[in-house]
Amino acid sequence: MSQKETYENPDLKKERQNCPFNKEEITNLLDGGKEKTAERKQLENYILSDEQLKDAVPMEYLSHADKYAEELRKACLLMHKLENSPAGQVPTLRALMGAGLGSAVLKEGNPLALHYVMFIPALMGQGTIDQQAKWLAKAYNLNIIGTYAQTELGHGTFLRGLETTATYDPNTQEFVLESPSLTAYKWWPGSLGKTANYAVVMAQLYTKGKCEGTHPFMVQLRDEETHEPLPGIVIGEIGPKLGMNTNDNGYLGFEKFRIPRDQLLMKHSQVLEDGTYVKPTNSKLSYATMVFVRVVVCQDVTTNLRKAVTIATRYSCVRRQSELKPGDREPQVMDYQAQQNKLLPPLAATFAFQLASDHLWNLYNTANNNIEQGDLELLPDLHGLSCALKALCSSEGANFVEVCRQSCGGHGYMACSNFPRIYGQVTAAETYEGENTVLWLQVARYLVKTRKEQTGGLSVKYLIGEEKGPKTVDTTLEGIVHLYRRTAVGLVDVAIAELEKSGRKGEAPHDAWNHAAVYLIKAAQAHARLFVVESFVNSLKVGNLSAPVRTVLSQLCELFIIYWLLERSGELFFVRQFIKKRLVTVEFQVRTLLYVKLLAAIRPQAVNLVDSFDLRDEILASPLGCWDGNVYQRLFDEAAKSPLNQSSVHESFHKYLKPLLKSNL
Ligand SMILES: CCCCCCCCCC/C=C\CCCC(=O)SCCNC(=O)CCNC(=O)[C@H](O)C(C)(C)COP(=O)(O)OP(=O)(O)OC[C@H]1O[C@@H](n2cnc3c(N)ncnc32)[C@H](O)[C@@H]1OP(=O)(O)O
Ligand SMILES: Cc1cc2nc3c(=O)[nH]c(=O)nc-3n(C[C@H](O)[C@H](O)[C@H](O)COP(=O)(O)OP(=O)(O)OC[C@H]3O[C@@H](n4cnc5c(N)ncnc54)[C@H](O)[C@@H]3O)c2cc1C
Repeated sequence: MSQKETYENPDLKKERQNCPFNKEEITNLLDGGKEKTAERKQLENYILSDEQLKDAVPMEYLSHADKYAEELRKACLLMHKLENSPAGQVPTLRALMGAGLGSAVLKEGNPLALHYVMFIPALMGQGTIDQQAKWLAKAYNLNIIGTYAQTELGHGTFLRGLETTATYDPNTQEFVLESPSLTAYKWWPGSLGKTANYAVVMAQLYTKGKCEGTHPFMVQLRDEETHEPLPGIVIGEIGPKLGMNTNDNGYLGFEKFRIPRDQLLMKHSQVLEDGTYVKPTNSKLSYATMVFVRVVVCQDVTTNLRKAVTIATRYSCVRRQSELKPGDREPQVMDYQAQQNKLLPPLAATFAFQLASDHLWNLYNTANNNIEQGDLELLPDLHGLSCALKALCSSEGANFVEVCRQSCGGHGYMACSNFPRIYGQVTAAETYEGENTVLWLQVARYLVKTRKEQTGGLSVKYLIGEEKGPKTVDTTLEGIVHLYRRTAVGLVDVAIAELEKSGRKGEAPHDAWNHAAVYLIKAAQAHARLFVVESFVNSLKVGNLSAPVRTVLSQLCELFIIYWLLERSGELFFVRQFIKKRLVTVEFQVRTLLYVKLLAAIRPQAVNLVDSFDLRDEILASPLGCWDGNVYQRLFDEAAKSPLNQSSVHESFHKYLKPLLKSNL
């Protein structure tokens, strides 16, 4: 392990004895190879050994402004360290922006995250070669710091409804940016409040008196020297949020603010000097930055879930409570089947989500390369799958993190448990980069279209042609995946039938769509789940795994796909043929039995499995989840840091409580 402590909780020690598989093999698998593991460890040592990056006091005790200042100090220090990073700049940046190593230093969000996660990708994806030459080096060298300003006070989802205008003036060859109302103010962009001095701004482009839709513009917001907002720019921070409080989300208004013509990012569409508009090959290419973030968010949410599961699993093996067998010692709470039922599905989910996210990442890279060559064929599949997995991983991830918190009882409710912060991050991902319900409906649109037109990308091939596979109960893993597939197809057909029913009643297509939303969302979710379980099953067929690792991963895979089936059993009832053939009843009886057996089979390996995530204590940042299991001492040490414990009697006693007590005499 990366940390060897002198103390090790005896229960955890026992859990770690006789591990039947090589933990390092799983670590390497998750890192993407032995070399990558070595590189990650070296990077962690480099960053986490720096005393200046450690918190003097827990963040919870700082004011909103002090929290921001402190995190900005550390974020800047991290950027200085980039230059000499043993892992190279790009891998280091990736590690520092996300929920892994970065979160060990910047616990409530990185004030520079948007610069790297959206501003630079937007320049790369939307800027011409010349524009990239002008801005990219400056951005990489941190001569300028940017964000991505799209959402407004009045509109986040419906991008066609954005109100900010950029009107071309051919006389001066400039665009005039304007916020025509309060609801037109940009509202939410991360790093916008105090950190960024530039932004890629999405605005409605007007030229020759015509609106050409939303387009990306490169806009300077603040003076590069003084950091004061430029004349015509109104800017500020939006205030405290449920989580991510040091991402300094901000607002931004434009008062007839002029920028040169060549600050329209013109890779896909152009405005010529005389104001002539040149259309893109596909109007959705300006949405590409969002697609990139949806892809990386799947990976990020999975890392956060791994943290939550590690904390809850280790704690559950240290915590002893109640009585299992009368007269016996209190058991580890992990020995209750009810606790295994809480924690083993999220443990399995971390593998399922990672494998699906890896698939999505590969698709993104292929599609992106093709798009660079002018081939847009993979774009619909990429859009459909990135929406599906972003929505699935974030919504299931947030639910699982909450279950992990609950599984730690009262101590899970402490801020120092780190659950509030982890939950704050994961639930944010349910909303940002496309609100999940809205994304489910985008997925449904793609599924309905594919099923009706009998053409679509790889992820939806199962919707094309006749259904293949067994029609009766088949207890193999393949059999159950087929059940998922039949459910997914069945739910799309149910949704289409619903749309057609409304059509026959004379409803307009948009009304029919609205009235079928419940079915459409169910179909989209079943599709996403099918993709995840197929990825899990298929990944185990290939790959160079040792027999013990394959065994434990197969158990997790089977547990997970049965768990989802039982959880979502209601959806099977929508598919009429399942009920007709009594498939549902038989399936449930067989599966429940197997699920319970799998809980017992995986239970002894739970700690070994989370150990193989190889998450350092600094990354877990929780007294409940530390490697040594010294939970109670660490909780006491955390309590000692409370400002209320710095004196035996707080001054407020004399000010308020004492007079009150006297008045009662
Ligand atoms: C490096 C590792 C680090 C990881 C760190 C991660 C952590 C990062 C921390 C950062 C924190 C926060 C960042 C958050 C940033 C933001 O939130 S930015 C703002 C994001 N906003 C949104 O996502 C808005 C959501 N809305 C939309 O996307 C669209 O408006 C919507 C798709 C809902 C609708 O758009 P319309 O224009 O109205 O389109 P439709 O009419 O519905 O569809 C028309 C056709 O277009 C296709 N389409 C739609 N979108 C895309 C797309 N992106 N790509 C390709 N195609 C698209 C759609 O399928 C329709 O096709 P059809 O006509 O059916 O063929
Ligand atoms: C932490 C955080 C960081 C963010 N960072 C950025 C950033 O850096 N840059 C940026 O530009 N933006 C950012 N955002 C904004 C974010 O992208 C939007 O909040 C998000 O896209 C949702 O849009 P909305 O707020 O308008 O929600 P709304 O669309 O108003 O959603 C409200 C409700 O209406 C429902 N709804 C809306 N439309 C439909 C529909 N067509 N069909 C059915 N139901 C519908 C939704 O499902 C939801 O239940 C951030 C948000 C958060 C929370």
